[in-house]
Amino acid sequence: MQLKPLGKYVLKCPRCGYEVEPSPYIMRCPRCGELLDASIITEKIRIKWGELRGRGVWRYRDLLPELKNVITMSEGSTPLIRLRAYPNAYVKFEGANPTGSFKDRGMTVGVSLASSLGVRGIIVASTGNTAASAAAYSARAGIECMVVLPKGGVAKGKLGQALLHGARIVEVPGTFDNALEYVLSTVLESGSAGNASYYPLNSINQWRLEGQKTIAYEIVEEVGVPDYVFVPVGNGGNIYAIWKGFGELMELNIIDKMPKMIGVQASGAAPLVKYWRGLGEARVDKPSTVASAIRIGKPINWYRAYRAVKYSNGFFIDASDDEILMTQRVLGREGVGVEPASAASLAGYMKALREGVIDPSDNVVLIATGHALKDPDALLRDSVHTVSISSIDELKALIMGRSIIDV
Ligand SMILES: Cc1ncc(COP(=O)(O)O)c(C=O)c1O
Ligand SMILES: N[C@@H](CCOP(=O)(O)O)C(=O)O
Repeated sequence: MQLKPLGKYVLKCPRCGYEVEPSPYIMRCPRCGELLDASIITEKIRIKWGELRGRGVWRYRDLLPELKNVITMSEGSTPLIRLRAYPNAYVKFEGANPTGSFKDRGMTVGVSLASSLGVRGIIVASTGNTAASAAAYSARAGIECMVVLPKGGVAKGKLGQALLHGARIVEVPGTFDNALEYVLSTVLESGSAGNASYYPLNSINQWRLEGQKTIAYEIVEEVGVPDYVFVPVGNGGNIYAIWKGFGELMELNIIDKMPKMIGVQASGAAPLVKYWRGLGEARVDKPSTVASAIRIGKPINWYRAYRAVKYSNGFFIDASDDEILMTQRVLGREGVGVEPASAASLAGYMKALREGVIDPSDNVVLIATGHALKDPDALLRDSVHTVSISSIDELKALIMGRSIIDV
């Protein structure tokens, strides 16, 4: 593949400043090993913000790689829902994507690139959503997909999706961190995926993240720049991608301020909160939380996520499993069904309000990353209150508010 499809980019190392020609295969800085930024060259961008056409991720094609084969299922253009309980808070409901999570925004770009490269297939490690999305998009592209999962660590809905879409499923002992190590050690040599027949599409891949940055573009088009954006953080790719999206609109003079990026982690899997508080490296050895999607102890994008939060003047905050499950119900009672990891953004927002770190008058967007149906076990954790009846009269009595014992 010629470099033209990536011609509007330069790969830049955020650590040592080294610059590399854009390539689908190079992900780490050849000099210091840091993950590279795919920086757009502003002078090469011709975008008329007020005249965008189409919907979803590819509405912003002027700010994305120009690929030969575009594998799309109309991902993106997700609803922004104002909360009754918190009128200055909007939920960006990523559960409305084709496979039920924000990963589809990344996979449409990543799998389009893989398909344009003509590779045999793609490979990902996953806590479930990346696997579901990779499986679906590779099925559409007609290429193979291998997913490497932590055995017993993936919610049923996501596992079912990977199966449904025909992925080869490999389970490994340990956590997601171990699964990612298997994948990266197999397909990345010195930060390059040059010889791999399975193209790696975890968030280490900067081209996949280009799709995810469109969350920022959609927010700006719909409500302008909020004061804060709350994002659940696991491997750290998404908060970085969203921050990058806002940053590009600043560079292009489309917006004139940045939102503060707030990273929310589950208390039992909070390496970035730990690092933010100056309590050591951004890693924990035994991540543990009910929110399996963010049960990650060694976020590969930790430096990307850290930069997003630090340079936007935001902060990291944690939420306990009880808080996460409680906020999942709060959203549920507003009609918004999210999986536990996604409820972390509201849990973080409520905690920040309680602690007085932010004000109820601030405008916030909470990224709700995945759909409730992904993790049915989490929905059925509490005892299920149902009423069993066996006659129409009993139902009538219930509707009239009478006890069915009186019938
Ligand atoms: C539902 C859900 N929320 C949040 C995250 C965290 O995103 P990231 O790993 O990009 O930080 C993930 C995956 O990691 C996820 O599947
Ligand atoms: N939650 C993620 C885990 C990491 O995937 P990434 O490639 O986005 O870092 C998942 O769904 O697997």
